[in-house]
Amino acid sequence: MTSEIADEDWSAWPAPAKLNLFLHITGRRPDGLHLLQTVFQLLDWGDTVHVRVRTDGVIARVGDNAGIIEQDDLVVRAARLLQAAAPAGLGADIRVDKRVPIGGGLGGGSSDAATTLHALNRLWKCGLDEAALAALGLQLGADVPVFVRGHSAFAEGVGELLVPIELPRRTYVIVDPGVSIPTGALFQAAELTRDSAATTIEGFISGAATQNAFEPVVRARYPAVARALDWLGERGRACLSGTGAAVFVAVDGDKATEIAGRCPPGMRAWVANGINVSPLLAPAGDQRR
Ligand SMILES: C[C@](O)(CO)[C@H](O)COP(=O)(O)OP(=O)(O)OC[C@H]1O[C@@H](n2ccc(N)nc2=O)[C@H](O)[C@@H]1O
Ligand SMILES: Nc1ncnc2c1ncn2[C@@H]1O[C@H](COP(=O)(O)OP(=O)(O)OP(=O)(O)O)[C@@H](O)[C@H]1O
Repeated sequence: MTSEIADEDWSAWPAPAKLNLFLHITGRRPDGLHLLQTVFQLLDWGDTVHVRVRTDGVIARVGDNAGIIEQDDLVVRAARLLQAAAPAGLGADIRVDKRVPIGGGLGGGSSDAATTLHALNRLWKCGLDEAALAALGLQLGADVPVFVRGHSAFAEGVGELLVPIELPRRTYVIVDPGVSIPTGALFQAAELTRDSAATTIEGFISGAATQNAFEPVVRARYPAVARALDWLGERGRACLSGTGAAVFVAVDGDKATEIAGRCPPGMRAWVANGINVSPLLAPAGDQRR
């Protein structure tokens, strides 16, 4: 007899990654944060967050998570934030199966945080609605609310003003050039275009908005990303996601695996499908280990 909590006490919750199908910066808020317009495309690929409830009030991460210090881990910070709304004495063990590269512009950490908020809101029976969870998420990062809302979306503000959008089902090849890009430093780049004219959802749908404002900056500063864009650019219209480093291209489904398989040394490639609704929004009880 050991004091281990039984395996079945764990539940597993999906944390999908995202792509930014375009990204314009239209201005800055008085607090320095940038106003942007983007389309978030959720993917059927991402991390998995495993959670089990504790009754001693402790929040602990189990295992390593890609070298991230436990106190800084967005899953731990999300749990601590939500704990104020939980019945006294409840805590959690949290374990992350990390697949999404860190600093990849694919929103991995943000999605882990959103998933933790949803999972513990349910397991702790906090009773917060989606809007309250999204507001908590925004305290953790600009990309968290879209994952809390769980729908591909046209976004404005710092990424928190979201209009759900139905995107055509596409298959993407995503390439990690093997470098990690710090989001904050990229937003500070002097050469960043910060005065793009505002577009609309219709503008995006008609093909008028396709650029990522960070792409020229990242291309010039990170040769590995430039190489990935050039390689993928021979297969279709290659784009940077977020502040990078990951780049992607939409391709015919049957070609995707072959393209990913020919990814140059030093880079990693994945195939993922765009989805409109996050698997996180599956009905209660559908979360499986
Ligand atoms: C580039 C995107 O990934 C697009 O989806 C997001 O805008 C970035 O979102 P994120 O990774 O959640 O970034 P955060 O953790 O919120 O912000 C990191 C840092 O980037 C800068 N930042 C972020 C978002 C924003 N709209 N303006 C900014 O200037 C701030 O210096 C901030 O301290
Ligand atoms: N669970 C987590 N997963 C990934 N990164 C985390 C996590 N917790 C904290 N972080 C920190 O967040 C930063 C980057 O997070 P993330 O990988 O989500 O960024 P990103 O890929 O650039 O995505 P985004 O598009 O949201 O900017 C790193 O500094 C990392 O140490």
